[in-house]
Amino acid sequence: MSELFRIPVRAASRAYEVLAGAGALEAAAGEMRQLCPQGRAIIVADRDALSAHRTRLESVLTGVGLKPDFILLEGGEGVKTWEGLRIVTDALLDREMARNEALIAFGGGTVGDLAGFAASIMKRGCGFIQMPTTLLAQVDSSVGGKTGINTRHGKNLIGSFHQPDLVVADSGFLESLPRRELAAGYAEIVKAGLIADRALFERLEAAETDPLALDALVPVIADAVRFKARIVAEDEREAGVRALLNLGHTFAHAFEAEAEKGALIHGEAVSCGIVMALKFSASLGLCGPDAARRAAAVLGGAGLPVSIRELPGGPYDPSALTARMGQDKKNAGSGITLILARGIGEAFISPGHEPAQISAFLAGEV
Ligand SMILES: NC(=O)c1ccc[n+]([C@@H]2O[C@H](COP(=O)([O-])OP(=O)(O)OC[C@H]3O[C@@H](n4cnc5c(N)ncnc54)[C@H](O)[C@@H]3O)[C@@H](O)[C@H]2O)c1
Ligand SMILES: O=C(O)C(=O)C[C@@H](O)[C@H](O)[C@H](O)COP(=O)(O)O
Ligand SMILES: [Zn+2]
Repeated sequence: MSELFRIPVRAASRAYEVLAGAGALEAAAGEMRQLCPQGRAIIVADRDALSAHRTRLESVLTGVGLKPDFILLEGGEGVKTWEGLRIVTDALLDREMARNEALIAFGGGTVGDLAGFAASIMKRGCGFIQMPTTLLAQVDSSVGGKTGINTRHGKNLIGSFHQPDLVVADSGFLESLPRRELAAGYAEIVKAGLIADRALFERLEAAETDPLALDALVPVIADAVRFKARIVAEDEREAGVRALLNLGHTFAHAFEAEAEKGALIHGEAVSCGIVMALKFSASLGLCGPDAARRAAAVLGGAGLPVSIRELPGGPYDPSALTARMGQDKKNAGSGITLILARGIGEAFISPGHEPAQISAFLAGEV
């Protein structure tokens, strides 16, 4: 499969393109040159992703007259910290980076979220190019401009909205990605279908071959990006409909904050969180038990955890999880805001849930 997709993202603050598929890197090189007018490409790079793709990346950049200058980081949640932010911003200031230069993030969602946050505050905002190297980053985190870090209070609680100028989602980067990480990205694709794209979900459900095979994934990546682009164009700063992209995340971020350090990855937390949101919806009579069962079959089919008992990083305590959910950014006024569903492809925003009711529900799941 050698298709290349160009997907426009028309966010209110900035319009840009996502180049997705085979050869996206080569196709984007000319535009990258324009976004880096000083002839250097300052790249915050995930060490593992770079070691797998350095030769090709350097050759394409130097081919258009850009001199690569790498700031190397270990990928993973450990980098999305105040210390990670200090390291990146210091490195940019050491290089006397100018505001008209674009910072390039080469890595997964952790490196992209951190580098994007650094770009948003560097001299009050410099350019930014996302070059996502994980499936999760290609279908979700590189698009839409959410950036940020974690603190001891929880996931993504400090951050900004800062749209990239360009997203280069080359499917060749995924060839070196471990299967566990491919599955994690698949969770965010399934999420898109469950929120409001029933046809996408049913296509995933009907697939008879390995859902994580790269050839089959490329058009699905494009579908997921188009879906997210539509929502971001409608509501860039999450005043309303964008909150739907948080399906499963109120639970997921609580799992991540409570997990044993380094044991749980975001997509796995999202997979289990989605099933929890659908089961909770069913417990309130909003939908039948079938939605959670079907979602669990598709997610579990990709090797993802679909229950708290099988979630890495436990055991999880229902009251501690509920307290974490009380810190969620979607909450306004009293109670906890959840994204619930009336069925497959019918998610909606549901505010004001009693912590005691959520805790009792979780107690039945641990
Ligand atoms: N900003 C958003 O809209 C948004 C959306 C979804 C998720 N996120 C955030 O994204 C993060 C998760 O991102 P992720 O799943 O990409 O994880 P990640 O960045 O931790 O990358 C996963 C692992 O894969 C390695 N890796 C990356 N690319 C590789 C490659 N091509 N080959 C081999 N190894 C490679 C990394 O070193 C890391 O160990 C979470 O922090 C989550 O909160 C943000
Ligand atoms: O882009 C969005 O909006 C999302 O909610 C996408 C999520 O998959 C992603 O994990 C995001 O970082 C969560 O946002 P947050 O605002 O809950 O931190
Ligand atoms: Zn997510």
